[in-house]
Amino acid sequence: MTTKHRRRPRVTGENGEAAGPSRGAQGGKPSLKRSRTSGRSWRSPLLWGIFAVIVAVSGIFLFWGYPGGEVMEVLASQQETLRHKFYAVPCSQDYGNHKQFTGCTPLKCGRAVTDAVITQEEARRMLRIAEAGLSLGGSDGGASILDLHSGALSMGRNFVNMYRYYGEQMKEIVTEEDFQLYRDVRQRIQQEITRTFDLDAASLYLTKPTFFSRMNSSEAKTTHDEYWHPHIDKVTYGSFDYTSLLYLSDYSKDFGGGRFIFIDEKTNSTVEPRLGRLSFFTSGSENLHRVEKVSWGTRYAITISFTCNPDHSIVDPTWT
Ligand SMILES: O=C(O)CCC(=O)C(=O)O
Ligand SMILES: [Fe+2]
Repeated sequence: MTTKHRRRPRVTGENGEAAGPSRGAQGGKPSLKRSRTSGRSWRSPLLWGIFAVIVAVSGIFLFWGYPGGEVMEVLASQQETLRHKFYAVPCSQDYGNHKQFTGCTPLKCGRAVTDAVITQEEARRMLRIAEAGLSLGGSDGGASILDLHSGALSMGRNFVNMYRYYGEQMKEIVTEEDFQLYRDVRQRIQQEITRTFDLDAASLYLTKPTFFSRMNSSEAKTTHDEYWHPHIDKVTYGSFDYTSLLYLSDYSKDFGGGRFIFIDEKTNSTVEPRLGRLSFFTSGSENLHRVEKVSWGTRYAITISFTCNPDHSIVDPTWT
């Protein structure tokens, strides 16, 4: 609490003038009448009750944050290094509307965040791939993607196939070692998901799209730039059962805004991006989420997702 709150309340008179010992109309002796009244209100239990409620509510908002009118809990702060944080949520009915795969279709749902699966050095190398690839194109608006599998690269208001557009030149931008790194990272993420959700390792497959993303505060030019809408990955991408996000830059150092937000009934919870931070979750409506608008700087991440349906599986990208 600041000293401001401790200051004696200023009681004002009917016309808004500060109340204090008032003087008679003729400038005679000061009358104590008004000051006695203010003394009584100062000691009033009702006023103290209201004051206590205001202080308590401000405390709650200070603790949870109060951006944009939402009550926020921090699931993973940028400053902390997390080994493995898991937050269970009841599974939605969504999985029942799809074909079931034993050993894979989520029976246990939730969200996990860990800084211990991908090293900072690996994340830095992944960031270099993203920066180099995206430097060849980029959206006119605030969100650009680069998909190593399909070759999709944001370009102005559209996408191009960078492998076709740049041909052999691409081999200087994305090397075989980069693809090797991507495979290692993807494998380790997949193992972590398998372990966390008790899955049969052979029944979980990589699926599309997987993409690097670059977000900034530029004004959106097309709907592809509007990355901030609440959504359910299983609905948006169809094949996803488990979504993973690997962050390649740091919240509040490299960019402002841009926090990942799980939207729940009563409170929302945020994951603050951090270089090398892995966040993964079941992709159904139990994990409705959005990304805050980036207010300054540039935010990089990669989305790598998995499916239980072998018909939707894809293989790792490679030059060979
Ligand atoms: O970049 C993020 O934090 C999340 C992006 C996202 O929600 C998505 O790609 O579906
Ligand atoms: Fe998403």
